[in-house]
Amino acid sequence: MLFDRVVRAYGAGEVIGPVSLRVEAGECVVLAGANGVGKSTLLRLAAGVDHPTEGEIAVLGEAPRPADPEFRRAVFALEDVAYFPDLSVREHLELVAAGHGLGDRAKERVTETLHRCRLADHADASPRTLSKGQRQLLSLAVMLLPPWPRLLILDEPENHLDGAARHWLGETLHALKGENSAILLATHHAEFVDALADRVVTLTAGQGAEDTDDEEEKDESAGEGGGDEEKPEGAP
Ligand SMILES: Nc1ncnc2c1ncn2[C@@H]1O[C@H](COP(=O)(O)OP(=O)(O)OP(=O)(O)O)[C@@H](O)[C@H]1O
Repeated sequence: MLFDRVVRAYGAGEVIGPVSLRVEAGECVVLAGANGVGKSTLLRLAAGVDHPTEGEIAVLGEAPRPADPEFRRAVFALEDVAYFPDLSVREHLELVAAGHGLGDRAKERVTETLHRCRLADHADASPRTLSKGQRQLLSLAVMLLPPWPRLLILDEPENHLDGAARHWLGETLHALKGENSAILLATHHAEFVDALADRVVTLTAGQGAEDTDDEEEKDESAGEGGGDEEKPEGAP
């Protein structure tokens, strides 16, 4: 995944960027910075649900295509699940699994995912009756349904999770990285940064950020940086 001098401007002169960064297969890049600096905005741009004012974004070699089922199978963007009042937790996941084309394997995959996400005891409940943490686990469960998410776009996935669930999530993301998934992550959870980040791109209000590609340096600064980046081979 590649951001090339991406800018998102809102009315009244509010500008996020320019930001250049890349995330290759098997890498985790963390977006850091104060509240309101633009992390969620950049993640929405990566997912293709918002569009840059300037610059280019390539995900799996092309501009993000959130309406394309193949793109959605390969790119998981964490968002709240839209709840249908008459469907259970299990049925919601079965619907997503069907959408991913899992066919006959959907039921088995959902059962396995419910166990992995600690939701097995709530499989027949309505999502509306879940706690905030359990609802966050349901949103995260969607990430584990496709056989191989090649890119994960995660905005504060630790929200509402207790210590045990955060630990599970950290291990799960580590395992996905090990399977060559790329991760673009905004988090305020220092343990995730320590355990997962290959690089940290820190955004600063009124300045851009450049991912300087120094793999040993976790805390990369904003607003400075070298020249243009080359498109890496095999980058999601
Ligand atoms: N649709 C929009 N219209 C106008 N301004 C917006 C819009 N979306 C975001 N912004 C503004 O862009 C800025 C960046 O917001 P964003 O949510 O990306 O920050 P963030 O770094 O994710 O913050 P936090 O850490 O609090 O989640 C904010 O000032 C916000 O008000």
